[in-house]
Amino acid sequence: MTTDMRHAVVDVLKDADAVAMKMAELLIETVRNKRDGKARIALSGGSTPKKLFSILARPEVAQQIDWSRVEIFYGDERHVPEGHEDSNHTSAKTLLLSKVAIPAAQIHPMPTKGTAQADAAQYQTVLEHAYGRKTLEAGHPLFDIVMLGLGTDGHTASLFPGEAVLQEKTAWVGVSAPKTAPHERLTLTYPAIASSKLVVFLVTGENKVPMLARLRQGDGSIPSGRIVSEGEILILADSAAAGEPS
Ligand SMILES: O=C1O[C@H](COP(=O)(O)O)[C@@H](O)[C@H](O)[C@H]1O
Repeated sequence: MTTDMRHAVVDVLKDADAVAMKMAELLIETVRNKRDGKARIALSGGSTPKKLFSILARPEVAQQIDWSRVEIFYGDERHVPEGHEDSNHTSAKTLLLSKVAIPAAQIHPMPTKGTAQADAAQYQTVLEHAYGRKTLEAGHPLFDIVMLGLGTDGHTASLFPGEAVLQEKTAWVGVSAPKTAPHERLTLTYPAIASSKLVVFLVTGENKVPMLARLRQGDGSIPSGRIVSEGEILILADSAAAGEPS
């Protein structure tokens, strides 16, 4: 089974807090139900997941997850040093990962110390090690959950309009250099995202109305509209982004 955006399940919730809470519940359930090995979770970057990170760090929520059974990866990263205000890993670490009992060896930030191309290749090696194979195999998803956001230009992860990485069919990690956003980026590619049990888009705020409408139609002219998963795709949107009354 492969799911494309036209077959995504859409859940419209009251507000951004409700979206973050629902995502927290999904993560709790995923780790709890994971039978073999650790749950491999790819976090999204940007501003939207910050509420989720803060919710997961609350002691009463954090204790519902056995963090020793979680491996954290990233869907994308700004190619900036750790500690930079635009670093996705720094944001996740500050708000969440430094506050929960996850072993450091199970946190896999995208490297940003070499050239972007070399760092992308290095992250592929990290993923191959976690996956235990060098080739993606249907029925054996790389990720339990890939979290994604939605840019106002239709990008997701760092799959930006017009970038060569959109054509990548083999590598799991690529590079983009968007003209419309700061910093070179590392990003999971379409094939890596597709190797997932569940892809979840978190979309909040009324500035996302036009792109969310196109995403829901599976508009292939925007990068996010071309996401597929060998599992399921869920869009968690707030009423503002869905253009509905709250
Ligand atoms: O999937 C993603 O989407 C965002 C858009 O982010 P937001 O700041 O509007 O929440 C993107 O830039 C981010 O890095 C990515 O993981």
